[in-house]
Amino acid sequence: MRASLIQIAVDEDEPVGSRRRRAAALVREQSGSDLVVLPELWTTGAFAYEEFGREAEPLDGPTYETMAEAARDAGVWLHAGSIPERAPSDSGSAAFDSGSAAGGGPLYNTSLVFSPSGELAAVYRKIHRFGFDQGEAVLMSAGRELVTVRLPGTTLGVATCYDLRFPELFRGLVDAGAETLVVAAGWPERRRAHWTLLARARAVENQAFVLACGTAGTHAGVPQAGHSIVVDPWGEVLAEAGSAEEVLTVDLDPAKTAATREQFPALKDRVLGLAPPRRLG
Ligand SMILES: O=C(O)CCC(=O)C(=O)O
Repeated sequence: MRASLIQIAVDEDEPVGSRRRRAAALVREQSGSDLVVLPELWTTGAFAYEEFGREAEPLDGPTYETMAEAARDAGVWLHAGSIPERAPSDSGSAAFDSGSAAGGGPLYNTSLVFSPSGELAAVYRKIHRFGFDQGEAVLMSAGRELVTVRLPGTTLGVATCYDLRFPELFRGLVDAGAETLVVAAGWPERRRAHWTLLARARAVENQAFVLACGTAGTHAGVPQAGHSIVVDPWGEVLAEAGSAEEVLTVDLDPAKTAATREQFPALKDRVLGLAPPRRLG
């Protein structure tokens, strides 16, 4: 399986429409890959909080249309990264935390996955919002649903940026059948060491490939880490990008996940339902 991670530069001096066209062209250039991945919030930038509301789109807005077409033209599975999604105001289902943002329905940090025929294969709304008491954590609502996508040869588990810090989410994806974990991110340079370490940790503990695609460039004064990375189920780094815009292409054998789990069956040794610590005295 050939995977291409498009580490696109998100700089605020480039208009969103231009970046969207550029991203589509980059996807088309990956014809011959099986899976193409874009990063988190690459239309606005993950830290350009003021742009979230301004550039928010309905699920089937301009990014959806552009990316569906690009996936079809290239004949690839496309994880199109995430968009600031403006959901309909009546979208209070079990899949959503219906906390609302100003100016219409709630905003979500929403990833879209397309099949090679351009059909929408999955929608993932980021569960762990970043920012503590500001930024995304305040402006966006949280998804509530784990998402996996069946591809020929492997099952993807989908996660977004800050999710990488929460191992229980990834274990949930593994329990749902994930063998390849895809993380779309806009990770800042100042915590690059965590990015690399956590990508490897999620691969080792879940005995799964990790394909983590970040952004390059600087927006809202936050230099981005780049360093998109592909890690195999044994924790070996198969490929790592530099800091600038780059397409990271890697050939991987999806059968390695099952082989690693068979040869070193640590996942089978999980002990669930432990009793809480007893209070003495
Ligand atoms: O966890 C981190 O250090 C970065 C997370 C982040 O930037 C995000 O989720 O947008």
